[in-house]
Amino acid sequence: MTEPASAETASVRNPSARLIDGKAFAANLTQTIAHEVRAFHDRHQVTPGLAVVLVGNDPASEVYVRNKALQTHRAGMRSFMHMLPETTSQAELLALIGRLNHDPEIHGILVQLPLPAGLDPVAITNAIHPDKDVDGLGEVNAGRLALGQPGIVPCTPLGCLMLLKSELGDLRGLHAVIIGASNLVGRPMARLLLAEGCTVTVAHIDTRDTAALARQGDILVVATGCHGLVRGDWIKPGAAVIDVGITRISLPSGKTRLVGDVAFDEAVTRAGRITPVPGGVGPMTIACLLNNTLAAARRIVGGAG
Ligand SMILES: Nc1nc2c(c(=O)[nH]1)N[C@@H](CN(C=O)c1ccc(C(=O)N[C@@H](CCC(=O)O)C(=O)O)cc1)CN2
Repeated sequence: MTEPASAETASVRNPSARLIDGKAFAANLTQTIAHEVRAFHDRHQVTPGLAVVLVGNDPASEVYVRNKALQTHRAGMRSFMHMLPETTSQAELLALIGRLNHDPEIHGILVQLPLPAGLDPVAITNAIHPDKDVDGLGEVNAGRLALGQPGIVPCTPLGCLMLLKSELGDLRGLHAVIIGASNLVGRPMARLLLAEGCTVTVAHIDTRDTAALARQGDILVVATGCHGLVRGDWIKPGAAVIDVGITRISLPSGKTRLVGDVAFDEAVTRAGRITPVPGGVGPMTIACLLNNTLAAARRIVGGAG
């Protein structure tokens, strides 16, 4: 008699994982935020304002900040763009942040990363007032997250968590493996998943046998910036895979393509669910920025609505 297939062997045979549609999720979230922005304005006669600061001419950053401004307008909020030359000094940037901190029309401030060499990202993110730090990267908000206290949560890990909860529901007891320990994604992601009751393993540049650790993850979050790093056989059959990496590669045809940190064609035959690149985590980053800006405006204006 043939043994019934276990959940594991069944999912190994599963030819294709379910795609996690971050683009659609983000569009819905943005629509909800737009509705709440109108209600907030009706109640307080205040429109939430977001200031985005870009220093230099990094082409990818230019695309991201343009999209941030576009989505901010779509959500009914005010967008204030500050495009500064590569030669901007630390003192000039700190002076701008000081003015934005005191500007009552601005409820959220972010400085696009990476910054040009010579500017200290830690000093600069810490100069943003914690109530307006909608990226959640300053030491006050990072400390609150580390201590499990309420605060502003970084946009990309917040977006990943929203996707995971909508796909899997209760995360309690699941083993989450995070590859990458950056302050932007890996570390805050670990703290968020710990708060959800996951057992969390963080692999980083010095980790030995990252593949063996990855294979233990019911949830695998990959944020390394190293495209194609995670191969199909790194993935536990049936796992939920969240690919945060976005790299533009050149093809032999001369065209370019965006790819993630996970070898998608291999992973899709092993994972239970997976985010695509593009259209997965990226759009969630911007939707969560709008979410954080509205939340900041609510706190600053002092009302609940
Ligand atoms: N201050 C910050 N700097 C950076 C952050 C951040 O959260 N705060 N994250 C990344 C870049 N980023 C937002 O700033 C970002 C990256 C990607 C996307 C996105 O929507 N990607 C699309 C593809 C877009 C394209 O065509 O290039 C997708 O994945 O579908 C949005 C925001 C580093 N810096």
